[in-house]
Order: sequence, then C-alpha cells, then structure tokens
Amino acid sequence: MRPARRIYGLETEYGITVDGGRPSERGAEPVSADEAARYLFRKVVALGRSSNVFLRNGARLYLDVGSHPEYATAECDDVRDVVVQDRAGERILNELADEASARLAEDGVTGRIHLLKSNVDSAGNAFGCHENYLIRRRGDFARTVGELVPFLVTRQILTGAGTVRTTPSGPVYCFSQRSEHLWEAMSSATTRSRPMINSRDEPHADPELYRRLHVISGDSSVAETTTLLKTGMTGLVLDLLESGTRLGDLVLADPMRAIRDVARDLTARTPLELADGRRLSALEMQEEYLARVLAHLDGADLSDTDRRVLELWERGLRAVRTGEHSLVDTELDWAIKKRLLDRYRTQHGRAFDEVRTARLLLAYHDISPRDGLAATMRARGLMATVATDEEVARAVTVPPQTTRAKLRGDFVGAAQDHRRDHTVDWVHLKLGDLGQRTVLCKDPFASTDERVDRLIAAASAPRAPLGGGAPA
Ligand SMILES: Nc1ncnc2c1ncn2[C@@H]1O[C@H](COP(=O)(O)OP(=O)(O)OP(=O)(O)O)[C@@H](O)[C@H]1O
Ligand SMILES: [Mg+2]
Repeated sequence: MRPARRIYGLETEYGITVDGGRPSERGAEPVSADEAARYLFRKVVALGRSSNVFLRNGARLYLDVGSHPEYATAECDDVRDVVVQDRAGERILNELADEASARLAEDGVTGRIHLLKSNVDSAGNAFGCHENYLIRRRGDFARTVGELVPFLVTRQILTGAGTVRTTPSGPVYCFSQRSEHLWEAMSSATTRSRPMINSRDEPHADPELYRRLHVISGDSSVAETTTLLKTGMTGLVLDLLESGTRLGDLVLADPMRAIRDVARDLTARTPLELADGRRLSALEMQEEYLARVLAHLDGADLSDTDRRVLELWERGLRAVRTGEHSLVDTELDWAIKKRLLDRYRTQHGRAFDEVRTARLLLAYHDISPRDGLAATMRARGLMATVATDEEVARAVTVPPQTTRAKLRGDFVGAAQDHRRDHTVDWVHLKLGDLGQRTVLCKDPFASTDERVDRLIAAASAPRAPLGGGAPA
C-alpha cells in the first residue's frame, strides 16, 4: 500500500555559547547563555514585538524560558521538505547570530555567539529535537504509542548523533548522548515510556479527526540525510500501525533500560528482553521493522524520497551488521562523527584526547558556516546532502507550498510587507485591526482557502485614513 499523506514538523532547540566573550569594559564577567540569547533575539523582538513569532516561511521562532532558542518548522507533507525547512531554520539563526555578535562587539564584548544543534550543553543541561507526526484520531493512541516506543528505542543505531562517553576504563564511542540523559532523568520515573513521547493532546488540527504525535526522544541531526531517515522511517512505521498492522510482538520489557543499553553498544547485538520473554537485539528489531514496512509497501508506487529512505535504512543496518561503517559515514551522524574522531586519532597517534575531542564534537554541531564543520564537510563531499543551497535559501522566506503553511506564510508575508498588526499561531490567523475576524485553519493539509485570500487582500489593501472621511 502507498504511504499515506502525513503532516510532519521538526522543532529544534539550540545550545548557545559565547566563545571567550569577556567584556573589556564591564569587568571580567563572561557573557551568560541567557544574555547571549537576549542579544540573539533583539532584532526579532524589535520586528515582531515578541520573542515568539511566526515567520513568512510559516515557521515559529521563539525563546522560551531558559536560554535555548527554538525553531519549529512549518507543516510539511514530505520529509524532504522537512529537511529543507529545518536547514532554512539554521540559516535564519545564523544570520541572527552574526548580527548579535556584531552588537556584542559594539557593546565592548569580544567573542562570537555560537549556536549548537546538539542535545546537551556544557553545563550538562539536556535539550531537545522534537518530531511531530500527524496521526488519525480513529486509532487506539495508547496502542500506537506502546508499539512505536521499541522502534524509537532501537532506531538510534541509525539516527543517533553519536558521542564519546567517559567511563572508568576510558572513553567509549556510543550512538547517542541524549539517550544517556533520558535514562538518567527518567530511570526512576514510573511511566516508563513517558520520556519518548509527549502525550499532551494538542493536535493543532481538527481534534475530531487528528492527533499530533510528539516524539521527544530523538537526537538533533546535523546531516540532512540523517534528518531524512529519522523522519522518513518513523512515518513509514506509523503507516504500518495506522493500517492496522500489530507490532505488539516487539514490545520491550523495559524500554528505559533498553534506550541506554542500545546507545552504548556499537555492535547493536546485545539481546534486549521483550515483554513476551523473547530476546532480540536492536539490530534484529530494526531488521524486523524494515522487513514489515517493505512487505506492507510491496508493489506500491513509491516516491523518490520513500525509496531513498528505504535504501538508507537497509544500508545503515548492513553497516552496523558488518561493521563496515564506511557504507554510511557520509550520511549518518554517528558514523560521520566517528570517522572524524578516528581520523584525528590516527593523525595524532593517540586515543580520544578529552579537550580536543570535546572541541571537535562541538564544532560538529556548530551551525555556523564559518566556525562549524558541517559546511566544509558538505562542500568536500564528506557529509551528504538532500537539499541544494538554493532550495534552503528560498525556504528562508517561502513556506512549504502544499500544506496549511502556505496560508500562514503568505498571510504573515503580506502583513509584514504592509506593516499590519497580526496575530498568528498554528491554526489561527488574525489581522490586528478592529472588526476583523479570526480565521481558523483546522485542516493542516489545506493549502488554499478563500477566507485567507480575503484576509491577505485586506492586509494588502490601502488603509482608509483615520476618521474614514475623504479630505476636503
Ligand atoms: N497537525 C499537525 N500535525 C503534526 N505536526 C504539526 C501539526 N500542526 C503543526 N505541526 C508541527 O508541530 C510543531 C509545533 O511546534 P511548537 O514548538 O509550537 O510545539 P508545541 O508542542 O505546540 O509547543 P511547545 O514546543 O511550545 O511546547 C511544528 O513543527 C509544526 O509544523
Ligand atoms: Mg516547541
């Protein structure tokens, strides 16, 4: 059966630091992350009078409590679009960081602002990358979640961002850093699947028809191909579950324990205990999910994106099974990063030196084309791409064209161009002036709407002079 059309969105929180940022005139106090975040958002607040704004590409950019700027992509109905929109977010934040660094310099602070697309900051605080998937209301949500959790636990052998863990016997490379933090944070919690899926019921759509599945356990992805695989494979497993296929035979006895065990085992062969008493490794489980997805799709007319996801899924598993990591070491974050560290080790003839390793790991996640590694690696073919630079540049101002994001983006664009007050969230559009009604857009799949056309026309129309009377 052909994959169902689905809405996807990615929320990415960024770590923020200022290198060396010692103010020359204000004593020796370094610039805190909070302060750096305020500098970062100065222009956003000046333009939108808020640190929580919707942009003309349909995305949401905001600074929550704490100091992690967040970019939530607009709704996409294709995972390739998710990649493009997510990368556009990096570009937007990079521009803000450059401007904020210039403001810091004006205020006598040396040092640049760095934004890190990672999951743990230098103080050890964990932050997230949340995946959003639209699912139909008619299914049994608890069952869907229960049967998805073991897939989420084991997919990190492909989609983990990779990290070095310090152990008493020395540094060890593992698939995911976030998993370790999730485990530490939640090992005492009673609801064992809680940290993987946020169960808050906030569909941002017609609640009679839809739910929004909010996956919060994944690593942020730097490589576009990892983002593509992460969202694509999860969408395909959701297809399976929504078509009525049961995956209950793969439910884990203790998912929280397993999330850490899987992260730590680069062979992916450690047996995990299933609820029914059987034992399967993460590798075997992922092979099973892939086999069931392929059986489900048998004979279907697949898109290029689906084919690319399936091919990378299969090749990633082969790389783990055979230990031939070079099969995916330009596409999957953990393998790209491992190759980087291995090369460093060979060049310098020593094991992971803590300081150098930490610096290399930071640079991997630094989204700046100047200070981070990704831009150079992409240019040299060491990190594969999905989107072209032109597509990413365009997505900074152009929303996805096939979902509700187009309505929102076009409206925000018109309101900004004509300097009209407006209020927007995922489902509401309102022109701030008196007498205008709020337009409710409950269908995230709808990219045309006459009510929104009228709203855009009203936003673009010349305003009557105050008092409404014609000049005498
Ligand atoms: N109906 C939908 N189904 C799936 N995803 C959606 C839907 N509507 C919006 N999204 C996506 O969900 C994400 C929502 O991001 P947002 O940061 O606002 O999350 P939230 O969970 O609502 O709020 P917060 O992060 O403040 O707790 C966006 O990426 C958006 O594109
Ligand atoms: Mg959010």
